[in-house]
Amino acid sequence: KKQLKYGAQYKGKREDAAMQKWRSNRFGQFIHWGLYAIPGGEWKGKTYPYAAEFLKSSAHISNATWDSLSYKFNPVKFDPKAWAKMAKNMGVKYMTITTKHHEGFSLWPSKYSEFNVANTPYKKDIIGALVKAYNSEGIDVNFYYSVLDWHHPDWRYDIQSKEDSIAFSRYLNFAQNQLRELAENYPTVKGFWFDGTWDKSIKKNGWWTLKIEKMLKEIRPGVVVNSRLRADDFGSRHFDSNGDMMGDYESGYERRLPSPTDTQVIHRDWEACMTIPENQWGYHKKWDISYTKTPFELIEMLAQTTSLGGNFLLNFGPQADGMIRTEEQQIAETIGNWMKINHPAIYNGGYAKGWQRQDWGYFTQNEKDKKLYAIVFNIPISGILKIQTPEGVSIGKASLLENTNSKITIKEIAKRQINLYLPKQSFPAPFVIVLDTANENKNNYIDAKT
Ligand SMILES: COc1ccc([C@@H]2N[C@@H](C)[C@@H](O)[C@H]2O)cc1
Repeated sequence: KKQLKYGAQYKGKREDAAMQKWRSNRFGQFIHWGLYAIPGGEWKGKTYPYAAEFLKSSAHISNATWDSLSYKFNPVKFDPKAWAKMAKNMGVKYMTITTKHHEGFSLWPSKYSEFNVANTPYKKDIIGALVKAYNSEGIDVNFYYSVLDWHHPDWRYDIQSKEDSIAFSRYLNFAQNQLRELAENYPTVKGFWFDGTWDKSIKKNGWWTLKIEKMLKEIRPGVVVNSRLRADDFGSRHFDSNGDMMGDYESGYERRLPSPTDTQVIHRDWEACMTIPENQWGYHKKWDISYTKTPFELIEMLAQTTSLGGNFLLNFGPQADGMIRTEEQQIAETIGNWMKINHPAIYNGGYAKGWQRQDWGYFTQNEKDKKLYAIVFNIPISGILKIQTPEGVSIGKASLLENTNSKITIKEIAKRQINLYLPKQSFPAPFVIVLDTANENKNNYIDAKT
């Protein structure tokens, strides 16, 4: 074990109320909005297939040219209440908004940089409007903040000279000031989601990442900080040089999930963030420039994440005019219709210890109602769902969540082996079975002697 000054500050999961709320939320909306929504992946008549929020680099656009987009930023159709309503209907319990992405443009009237929304034709405080609208829908708001900043003259990718270290310490102070400003000016903020912390300059300044975590938690007790902010004394990120996770939850699952049987993730809090297109976080004019995930695929990711005790953060990339594109609206509505019926399997849901993952779907254990839920995506040809029960536990009753007086026949076929016989009906969408478990007292099976 190395002696670390800037490593993990505690071990195990936070169990305070703020973290329990963060964990119970389970389903969140990511929003990537910035100047990049204006060109939307196209530049001088050419379409770039890469992530739209990276257009500046993929099209080799100069800072001066890119920054002048701020004079065109005027989302006249922006209606934060409509966004919040859509999010509420989709069933998210939290939202994470890009306050500043790699381009360095701040969506709030920051005192520390002119490059912000106040100096655009739009003028108004977008962050403030979104916090107000989402909070009034009962949705928690977290702030995404990119430490990497293409605009700021003092940003450095590495520290290779005295000049670099002098400039970069100015940059770190700038970023600290902006983060303090965000934590102080928006007191209901529930979390900070850091990105852009993979470069050597940050790895060589792990001390700053701990200082930021401590500052935010001092200003906003309970605030939740992702592991991606943190680098330790030796530049180890997310997990310190002793293998202990830094920050409050692991945020390395980006556009990927742990395998359904990768149960080591259950020992810590974690969140997966996901795009609907293959790799667009910001708005791209061509929706189908890549594969776009169907609602059922996204619902299955939400179920899989919940079954492994993680949060699922689904991304939306609003248009430059402030509208959410219709493809995203439709997906939000379909997911919302599913959540209206099946949310008990998700909210307060988590890993169902001892319940073997089956290929027909996922188990989640609701820590509030203590019920066990089976979320079914693949119905076997037999119509029989096989279940392996934990030692000493049996299933008393099973019914469809959407129709609790639909009895599902249960048969114990061997030691800890249960068959669930699905009702003869069509299942046009993924569905949930509520399982009432009971302690098994009898044991009428013998193990073979071999
Ligand atoms: C391949 O390198 C990157 C770097 C940054 C990202 C950013 N992280 C996501 C959460 C988005 O903000 C994306 O722009 C993605 C890929």
